Amino acid sequence: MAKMSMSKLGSNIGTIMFVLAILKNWFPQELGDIKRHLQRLIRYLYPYITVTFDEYYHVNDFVRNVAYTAIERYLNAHFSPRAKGFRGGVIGGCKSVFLDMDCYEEAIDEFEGAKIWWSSRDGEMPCFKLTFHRKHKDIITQRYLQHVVDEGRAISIQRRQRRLYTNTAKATWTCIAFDHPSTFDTLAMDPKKKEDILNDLITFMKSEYYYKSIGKTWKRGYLLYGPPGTGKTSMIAAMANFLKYDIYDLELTSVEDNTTLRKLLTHTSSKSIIVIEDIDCSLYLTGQRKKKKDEVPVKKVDAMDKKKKGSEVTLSGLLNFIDGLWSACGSERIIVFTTNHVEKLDPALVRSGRMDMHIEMSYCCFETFKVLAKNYLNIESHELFATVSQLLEETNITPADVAGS
Ligand SMILES: Nc1ncnc2c1ncn2[C@@H]1O[C@H](COP(=O)(O)OP(=O)(O)OP(=O)(O)O)[C@@H](O)[C@H]1O
Repeated sequence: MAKMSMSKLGSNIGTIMFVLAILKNWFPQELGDIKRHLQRLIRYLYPYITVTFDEYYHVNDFVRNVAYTAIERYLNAHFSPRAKGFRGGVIGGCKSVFLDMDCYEEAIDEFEGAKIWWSSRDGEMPCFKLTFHRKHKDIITQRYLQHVVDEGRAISIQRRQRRLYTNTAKATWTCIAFDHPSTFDTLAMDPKKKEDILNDLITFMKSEYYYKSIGKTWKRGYLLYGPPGTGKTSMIAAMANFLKYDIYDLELTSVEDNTTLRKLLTHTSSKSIIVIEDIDCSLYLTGQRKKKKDEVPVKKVDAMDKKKKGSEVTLSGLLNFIDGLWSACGSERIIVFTTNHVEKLDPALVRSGRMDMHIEMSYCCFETFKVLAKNYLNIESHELFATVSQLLEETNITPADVAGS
């Protein structure tokens, strides 16, 4: 009904304008005034408001309007079933294909009892146009638009190609597409432990308000320890895949000093996992934190690196990196340390509050073998698991040994 009355009103206005244009030839002066008054009256009587979202902020601008992208995602998610033309794309290193509506004929949305008309314009300056009755102005401007942008952004995050970053000698990050196949389903470990970790991650993701309310930066630390080949790296990849976060793989031994470390930290994004693997090999382990003046710098332990100048990063610099003032320059971040020798780590580094959850990755047992057998052999025989797990308990076989054989 409203759509019909809108188009009727539009055609009436068109007719009036046409008649006015003809009469203007006969009475140019007088009609000019009448036209102005009429336009004012029409503006006053026209009950609809239109808002336009251009694809780019300005003509010749390369910065895409973030609201435009969010609206595009929102409309696709809600109205694509009725569309006839699609544009295709891939997410996550060619794993899944998505289809976007190619062109929107028109979409009608409803929100808190308000009707909203969406239309789009293609061409040189593509845009989305939104029309609504002026009596719903508050609903639309104060809540609906925010709802559209939030939902659109959430969809963008789901689709985003995630990245794996590493630090360069020039104290910057370089990245490639992150496409590790490990998930919590393929990860072989004690099911109860796995469930605890998953619940912890879910709670973390939902805790923005909690962290704010207690005055803490929204971040969490995990220490993964255990013998080589027990799945520490696989666990990090599974976490990133589950949370849909980027990974910053920090090679601490190539960080020059504390200032560089701080700079690297400020250049990481939110929704990311910062990883320092084999932390015991990166740090010169004192067992105790030294006083500032005789702090021991991080040393490169690799014989090849001995000739080079060692990193000047100190333990205190690393502690500040984790939870000093500068660590508050981002949010929703996870820090993961891995080590094969947990006993060698400085207690200050792994105390709760810094490393909130300590996770032991261990040798194969019945439960881990079950997952590995399913992953690699597609076998689900209980008798076989029982026999093999008995053998496994007498030896120290890692999941990597099983995977490799
Ligand atoms: N718990 C596990 N679940 C599934 N696969 C595993 C597990 N542990 C190891 N693997 C397999 O072994 C390979 C090596 O494991 P991974 O690199 O995750 O171990 P790690 O503990 O990080 O080893 P390191 O301490 O030597 O870095 C993985 O690519 C995977 O195929």
